[in-house]
Amino acid sequence: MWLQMRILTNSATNTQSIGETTLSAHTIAVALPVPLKRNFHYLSDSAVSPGCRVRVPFSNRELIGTVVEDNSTPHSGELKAIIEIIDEAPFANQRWWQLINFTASYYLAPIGEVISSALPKNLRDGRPLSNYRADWFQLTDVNAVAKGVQQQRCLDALRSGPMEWSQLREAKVTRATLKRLLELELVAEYDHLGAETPCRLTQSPPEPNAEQLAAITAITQSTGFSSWLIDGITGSGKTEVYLRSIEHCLAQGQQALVLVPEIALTPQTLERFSARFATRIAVLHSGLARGARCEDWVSAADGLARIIIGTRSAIFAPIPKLGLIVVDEEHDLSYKQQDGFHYSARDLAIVRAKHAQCPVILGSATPSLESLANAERGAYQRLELSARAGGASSPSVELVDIRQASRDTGLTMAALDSISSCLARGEQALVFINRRGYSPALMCQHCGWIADCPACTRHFTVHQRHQQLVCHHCDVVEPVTHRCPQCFSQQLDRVGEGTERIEERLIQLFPDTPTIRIDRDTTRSAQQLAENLELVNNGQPCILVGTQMLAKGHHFERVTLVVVLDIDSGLYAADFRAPERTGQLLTQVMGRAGRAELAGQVLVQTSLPDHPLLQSLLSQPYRIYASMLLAERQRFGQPPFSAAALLRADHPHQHQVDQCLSLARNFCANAVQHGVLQCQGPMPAPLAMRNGRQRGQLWFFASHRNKLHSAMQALDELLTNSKLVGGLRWSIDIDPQDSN
Ligand SMILES: Nc1ncnc2c1ncn2[C@@H]1O[C@H](COP(=O)(O)OP(=O)(O)OP(=O)(O)O)[C@@H](O)[C@H]1O
Ligand SMILES: [Zn+2]
Repeated sequence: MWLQMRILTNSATNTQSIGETTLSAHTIAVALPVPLKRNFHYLSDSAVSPGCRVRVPFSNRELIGTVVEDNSTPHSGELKAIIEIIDEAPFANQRWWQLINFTASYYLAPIGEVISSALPKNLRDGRPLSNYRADWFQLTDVNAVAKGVQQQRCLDALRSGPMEWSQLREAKVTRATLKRLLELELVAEYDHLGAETPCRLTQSPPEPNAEQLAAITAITQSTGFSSWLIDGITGSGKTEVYLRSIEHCLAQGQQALVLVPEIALTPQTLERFSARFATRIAVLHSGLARGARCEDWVSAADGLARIIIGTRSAIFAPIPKLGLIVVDEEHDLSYKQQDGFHYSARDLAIVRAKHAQCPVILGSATPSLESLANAERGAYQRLELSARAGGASSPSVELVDIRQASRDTGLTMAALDSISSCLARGEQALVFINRRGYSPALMCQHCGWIADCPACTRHFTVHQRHQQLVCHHCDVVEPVTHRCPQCFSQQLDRVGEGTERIEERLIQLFPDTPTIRIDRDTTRSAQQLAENLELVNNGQPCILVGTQMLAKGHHFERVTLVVVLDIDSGLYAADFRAPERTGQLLTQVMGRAGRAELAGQVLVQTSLPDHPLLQSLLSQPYRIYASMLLAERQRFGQPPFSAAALLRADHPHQHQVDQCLSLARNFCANAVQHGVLQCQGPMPAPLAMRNGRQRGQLWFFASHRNKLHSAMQALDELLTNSKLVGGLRWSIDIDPQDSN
């Protein structure tokens, strides 16, 4: 049988494209970005190295895939020919494949999807890597003399070594001059791949204190794989330890990967790193323009970028000369991917370092219980930084009982007085409230009706500026109603406070001082965030209002007062991880106060001043608080003292969800009976309905990770092959971090 195939005009391979002919000698296995856990087979005229992208026909469209194997045994049936080979050579090495394969198998994900999340959009779309490689130039003859000042300027610039076009432009060379010199053959293109990018120190670093020095020495003297947990209080100078370790890594001619939890932290990190090192630094996160992100990704893959700073998905960047991985704020939830396949970039950092036989540093002032347990059992080596660096002292902390205090828009008089005096001293204050929007509910004074999202089991949040009711769970937006739909009263109250309302009130109370709000609504663009941070960093008195975005890693020298408005919800939460999260958040936000010479003060407003968790958190270092939580987890056999997985399912109808979860539960019944697995559920998710879909879940625990993993693999296969009702979505989350 002959298949009708597209005739190609610009195929790099000259594929004859006539279906399953015997002319094509190679059967290649290709990973495609589809949710199927298998490879797809195609024919190719010429050999294609594994690791090259190809364009292939797939049902009635074209997809970009990555070759996994050449001359593999065909799957079954008749094979179609590939359309185009995109890469001449693989874009990544064997170790990268090791990481991708590990990820796919550990997180039960299709390999094509893992590769997809590793590639930036334009490369996923099949654009050639060469589009994102800069042109480099060099002298053909070091003694060459040119005509005219312009040409001479170019030759002089190149005397120190090959340069990229952008560097030449900075040296005031024009395109026309360069073109002329290329014609004269005084300058030639330079093949920069495989060449060393120079790297030099541009700043004399501060003298490390004794603890920093001990950490730096331990890390830089280690050989091969080693994993380090830097448990250093806020402001203790963890970054200095990273910088010195990176310096050592660069001196060996290697590349360093630095993960940060939030896009918002990349500018600060980039600034500190580029102040220290004159070398090529790649930045990888989703807030960048597509082209720029590809350029940086390719420069990492080519080994040219010596430092790679990025958020979660940067863990998948090809880095051929990887010599060090740093995971800053390792406890942060954002390292765990919540949609698609649920990988943890922090955990993969350990795996990747093992493959690369290099050190990995996890750093935090509030390490996760997982990492603390790993340090305790000797899997990680713990390094402690117990004092603030550079002479700063820890802030004083005071609880303000809101049950007895009168409040103005959620702010007690004690808080307002402290803000006034802070500003009067010419310093900056930070007000933390982990809730964006104006108020978390719109309620009728008469009948008690509350505006709820029609698609979720949650209240709408009022956003005053845009006069909108917004659901923070499904992003449904409705205009603010002015009349109760139940009793027609026009007396609707905005109940409670969010960042927008606090901002509004602070502007009224302190009209002469800028109030800067930092939350997801005010920082949609990186530009806007940068401008806001710039305002803070110029040191003028100001009030910062923000969510947890502000609590993470920022170093604001002139913030001396931190006011915490709503920590209580975290103390009430039922999730077994809530005490850990609350402790981390509070410790981190308090840690923004008094980080330089000026002393810091923290006010925590609460209606639960005697709550044992709060008491224990504030009366002793986080480390001791954490060891108390660890003891409790151990007592109940919860992670990290057991391995966990979470099956989630959702569908518009509850009984379909129940059916899927019961199927899973029954499937595991045997393992449960034999004590290999523990099962909890089926139960509704904490957010039981989202976007009109009922959500249920089933928890699995096991004392052995391997046993849990094989059970989940089998379950995954079962569900994949079961004829589940159309529209049912399910996923298995290995090592879940979020119970929602
Ligand atoms: N040895 C040192 N001598 C003087 N100053 C130092 C030293 N080490 C670090 N610093 C300074 O101390 C400040 C705090 O350091 P850094 O931001 O690295 O803290 P951190 O441990 O990362 O804190 P956090 O966990 O709160 O983000 C910075 O301004 C840094 O330049
Ligand atoms: Zn909703």
